[in-house]
Amino acid sequence: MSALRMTARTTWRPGPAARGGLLAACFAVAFFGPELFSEATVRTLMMATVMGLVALGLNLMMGYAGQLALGHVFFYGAAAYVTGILAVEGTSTNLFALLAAGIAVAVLAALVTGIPGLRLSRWALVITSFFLVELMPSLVDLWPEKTGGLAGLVGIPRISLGGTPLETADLYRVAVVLLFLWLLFQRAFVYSAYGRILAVLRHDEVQLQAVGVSPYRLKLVCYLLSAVPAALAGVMIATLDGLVTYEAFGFDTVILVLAAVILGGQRTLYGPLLGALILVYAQQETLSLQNYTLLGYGAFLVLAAILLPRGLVGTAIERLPRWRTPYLIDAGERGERAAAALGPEQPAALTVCGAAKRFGGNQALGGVELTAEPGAITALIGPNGSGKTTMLNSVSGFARLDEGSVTLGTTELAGSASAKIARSGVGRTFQTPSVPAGLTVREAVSVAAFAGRRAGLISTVLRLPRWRAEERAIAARAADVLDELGLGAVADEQALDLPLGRKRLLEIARAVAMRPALLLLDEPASGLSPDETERLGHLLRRLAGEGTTVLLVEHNMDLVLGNADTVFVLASGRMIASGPPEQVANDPGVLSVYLGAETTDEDEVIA
Ligand SMILES: Nc1ncnc2c1ncn2[C@@H]1O[C@H](COP(=O)(O)OP(=O)(O)OP(=O)(O)O)[C@@H](O)[C@H]1O
Repeated sequence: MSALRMTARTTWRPGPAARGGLLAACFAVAFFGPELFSEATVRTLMMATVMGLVALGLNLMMGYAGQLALGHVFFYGAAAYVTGILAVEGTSTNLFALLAAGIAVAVLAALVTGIPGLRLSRWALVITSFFLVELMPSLVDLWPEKTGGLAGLVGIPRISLGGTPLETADLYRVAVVLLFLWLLFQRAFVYSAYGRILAVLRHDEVQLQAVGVSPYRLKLVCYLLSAVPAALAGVMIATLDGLVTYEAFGFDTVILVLAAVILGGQRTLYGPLLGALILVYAQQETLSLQNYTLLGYGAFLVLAAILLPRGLVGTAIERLPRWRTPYLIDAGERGERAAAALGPEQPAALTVCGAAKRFGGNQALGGVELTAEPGAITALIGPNGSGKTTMLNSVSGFARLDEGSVTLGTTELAGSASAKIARSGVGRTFQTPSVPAGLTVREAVSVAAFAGRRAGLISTVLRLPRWRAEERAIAARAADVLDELGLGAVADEQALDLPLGRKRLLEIARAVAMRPALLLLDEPASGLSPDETERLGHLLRRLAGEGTTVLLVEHNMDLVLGNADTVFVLASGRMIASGPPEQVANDPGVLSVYLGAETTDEDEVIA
């Protein structure tokens, strides 16, 4: 009996019902706040709700997308001013109309600042968003007849619902409902294919492009979405006291929101809310020390960052890993699920003509010709520095050719962006494997399917059947590739914890899970055990059998000579030989240039 209880205790993991129940309980307590708490407490809760919404927006951008942006307080202010102006001028006090107007203005401001800010550099967004906050008083002062100028906009009537102006308690309840609706949206968003791909964005933009996703577009989508909760907060705050002043949207608020995210825990769903609650409560309790507010928030920010780098909620989740929400639907046991197809939907040949690439005075590629056929493994070998990686980079768009063309089937690839090339059916691995933090092996492989998914944002957050079917298909494909490479047993371990050789296998699995028409592998066997190398050879043969065009750059001659159908040999950027493995292995030019200058004994060289 006690053994049974022990098992139950050690394996219990909170399912969706337990998580949902906890969230519903928190919602109920917050919603019935006016019945449960004093008026002053409800006001504190209202302010925490509003600041929590802004902090949730900041966390989506800073925590989940990994981009520091300070503009959310401006979006919050812009929505508040628009709400105030529309209400004062009598255009509308209707809740839904004001929410629509507030969101539209905030998203427009995010679009106008996000496009240049995200296009330029990492710091450009910080600067443009910082500039926005700085701009607020000047903007307000430009139209004093509408905004009330620096004195503030006063006499704003209450928001109405069904024609009835909302009492303070009801306004608070509406804010709580909006907060929970946003939380449900954000939870569905971050625990989905979007969350997995954001982990890659935070980690390495090159990897993101390699799976066909444009970092710029992904960041812009996040920035626009992150403006929405800030706008909800702005609409709610505008009519609470019937007053809007630019001072409420200055640097004190920026620091408060930033501190709330850091203290509560970046990249946690509920952390920013907890941080906002603590800081707003502390602020209300120390009103007499108002002059020191900024100093206080700053101190909180520094202390939290040093003592609790993962924040309160982040630290708690670290200690209770079973509460970590999984990203992926289970694919089922191997015996139960149908074998996933790994080959491409449309096989295509690779043709490289006259490829030339120069780095300063160094001619890395000098007019190279190469073809790789579907259903075959083509190897590209050559001594160090002969131009093999440059060739793979040129095909996959990570390097731009000076001259020449690269076609896959009938599609010209040269000159296109790497993410677009990946979407055209080119999967690749890199010499140095790089795996994102925070994802399991299975999840890290499944990011391969992001660019090709058909379920959009709405299907994803509403968990519609189309999304469910796609997630199952992704999970099945990931599981199949992992089994092929002998990683099935570690599928649920953290990808970052794998040893180097297995990280390389993971990267191969991810590229294969894209079902690319052309698979480019850059020294995939380096660091693998003989057993793992054999499995890799087996997988490559299976892929070729299913119609994939495999281009393999490799120094491991067992893998090359044992599996390749055709071998191309590069030396100093020029193709010096090509043909079946046994012909290339006996080519005297290859033996002297590549395989070992003075010896011509083939057996010795191959050994
Ligand atoms: N980004 C770059 N900037 C300058 N030179 C480069 C760059 N990338 C490659 N090169 C040079 O181009 C030549 C070809 O390099 P490349 O990495 O393609 O060779 P490789 O055959 O892949 O070598 P290895 O087997 O060591 O990986 C080398 O002389 C290298 O120094």
